[in-house]
Amino acid sequence: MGSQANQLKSILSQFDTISTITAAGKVKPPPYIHRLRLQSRLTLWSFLFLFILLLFLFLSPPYCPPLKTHSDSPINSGSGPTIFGSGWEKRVRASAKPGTNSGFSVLVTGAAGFVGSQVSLALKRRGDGVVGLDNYNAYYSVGLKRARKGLLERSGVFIVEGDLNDVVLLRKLFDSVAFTHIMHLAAQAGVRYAMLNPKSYISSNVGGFVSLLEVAKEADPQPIIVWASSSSVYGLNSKVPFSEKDRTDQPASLYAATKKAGEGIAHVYNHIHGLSITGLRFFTVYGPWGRPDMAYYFFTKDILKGKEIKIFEGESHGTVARDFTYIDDVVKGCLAAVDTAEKSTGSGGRKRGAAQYRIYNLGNTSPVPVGKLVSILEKLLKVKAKKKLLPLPRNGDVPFTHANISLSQKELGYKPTTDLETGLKKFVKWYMGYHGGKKKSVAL
Ligand SMILES: O=C(O)[C@H]1O[C@H](OP(=O)(O)OP(=O)(O)OC[C@H]2O[C@@H](n3ccc(=O)[nH]c3=O)[C@H](O)[C@@H]2O)[C@H](O)[C@@H](O)[C@@H]1O
Repeated sequence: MGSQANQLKSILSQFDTISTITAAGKVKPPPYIHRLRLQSRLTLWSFLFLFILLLFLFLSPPYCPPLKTHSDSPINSGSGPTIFGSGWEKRVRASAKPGTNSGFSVLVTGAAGFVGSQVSLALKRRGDGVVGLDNYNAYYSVGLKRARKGLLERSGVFIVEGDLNDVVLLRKLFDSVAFTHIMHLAAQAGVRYAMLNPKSYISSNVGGFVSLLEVAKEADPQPIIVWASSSSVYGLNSKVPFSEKDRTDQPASLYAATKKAGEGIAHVYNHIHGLSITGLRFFTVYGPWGRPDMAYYFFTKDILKGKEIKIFEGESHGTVARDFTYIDDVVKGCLAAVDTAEKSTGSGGRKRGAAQYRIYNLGNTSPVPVGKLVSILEKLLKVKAKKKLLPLPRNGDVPFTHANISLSQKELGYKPTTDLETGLKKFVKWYMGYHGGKKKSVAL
């Protein structure tokens, strides 16, 4: 046994001088063999851990962001889905309740926007029930949008804070109220901004519109839809004044293209699902509570500040003109569209007969050059503007707009009554009150 142990010892010593043989003849591996074993065990466990981790990653469902919370009351249970509390539903129902027996229940999208807020107030004033929807995006001053919200709330109109693309919220609204109409005025507006943020136009004006129509088509009863298209759909059309029958296949901006797409989408939902749809092509709407991204508004701000303003010119110093339309005239046109619309014919997504599909121009029929707009502002503000004339940039602007309103006059009884000077006077008065005129710093 002893000689065997000695033999083994001498064999092993050829390989590893550190190996030891115990007295009992057992080979005791060197310390580095322990380390090797430990390392291989660790590697094995690491592989196993990595494998389990990868398996978990592959098998777990894709990340879904938590449903948005709808402030203004639904109860949010933390990061999970929104729970619409009974308080929220009560507010929605109370706001939607018409004040008169013959009143409608109207969902106004973009209710904290310029046209949306004024249409909501007008509907409420005459006895319709109104629920607003707005996402308060930061395209322009959220403070102004909140101020408009304040106006609406004081008149008893509740604005739900949420996005058009939030289908859960839209369905919940229709589960809570049998809206007779949707006045769809939410949109990504502005012609020139489309150069900076093209996707926002697709998301609001195409995606958001489709979300709304999807929910509307399923509703029972289906609501009547009245929505804001735009004079910009006439694009590079050179035949004036622009008539609803004129070509609209040459948009000059992505904004115009999304509004034109909206008209096509509206036609599809009318044709397949029986939704009654009226599109209104607004022509450069202006007035009190207006949009700070529009020229008349920021010209006023800049003239008061003594800042230079840029006035665009057409080819060979030609004038650039707009058929500026006063807000109250447009509001009357919107209400007339609501009142003359026929009911939708479908239910539960199924069409039961041909439904009404209409498009109208809501313009002023008297285009005014931008230079003239500036001179009216100079007169009203009693300040000389620092003007810089520039060629019309290639950023989506068209050289002129001019509405033919014979169709809206005939079928809606639409008749604009406010000329640009009268309208701007009202705007400037409001502006001075809201922004504090020259004395306070102008915060937009
Ligand atoms: O009617 C419409 O469909 C469109 O009217 C406006 O678009 P726009 O007419 O371009 O209104 P502004 O941005 O206020 O521009 C008015 C005029 O001032 C001109 N302008 C604008 C900015 C500027 O710095 N200088 C200047 O001369 C424009 O070229 C345009 O002729 C709205 O912004 C759009 O959302 C709306 O859909």
